[in-house]
Amino acid sequence: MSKRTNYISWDEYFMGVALLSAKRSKDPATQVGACIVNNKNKIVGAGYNGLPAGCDDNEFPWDKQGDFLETKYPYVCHAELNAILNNIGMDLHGCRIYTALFPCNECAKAIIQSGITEVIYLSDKYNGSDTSLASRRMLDTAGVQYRKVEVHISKIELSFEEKDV
Ligand SMILES: Nc1ccn([C@H]2C[C@H](O)[C@@H](COP(=O)(O)O)O2)c(=O)n1
Ligand SMILES: [Zn+2]
Repeated sequence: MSKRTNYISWDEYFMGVALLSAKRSKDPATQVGACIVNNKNKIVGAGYNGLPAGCDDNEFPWDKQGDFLETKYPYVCHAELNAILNNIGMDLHGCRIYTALFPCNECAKAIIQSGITEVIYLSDKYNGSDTSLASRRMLDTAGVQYRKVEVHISKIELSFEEKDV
């Protein structure tokens, strides 16, 4: 028997882990996941956008509009920052981060300071916004590479049916 040929690529695998992580998000509007990988292709951190530990998901607002303090924005910890903070205790220098959404300026700072040297993103839907421009400016200056993920598939279906294993 010859080996399978339709296995997923590293990029598809790690972006898949980022997208699966996003499924844990409680944000009703936008679910973002991130996955950090070292130079041996080992996953060393993952995260998704959510409230800081101890802040009750049911007590804090999830609105996008209105009085700033009554929106989610001052409270939500972004997926990239959570992935960095959730790392398994490694030095992240030379690692890459897969993220469903291009990092904002605040996450760009954390990415740079952590030593991550490459960002691989899926969506860049806020391209041109101030946060995205500031993020790019810092990443460019600090020499952090970024690129859109390269995928050859549009979807992965997961089955939790025992018969499918
Ligand atoms: N790179 C990013 C960008 C955003 N997020 C989080 C922050 C919010 O929970 C949500 C964005 O809100 P919306 O697009 O609905 O205004 O996504 C992140 O984790 N990483
Ligand atoms: Zn961010």
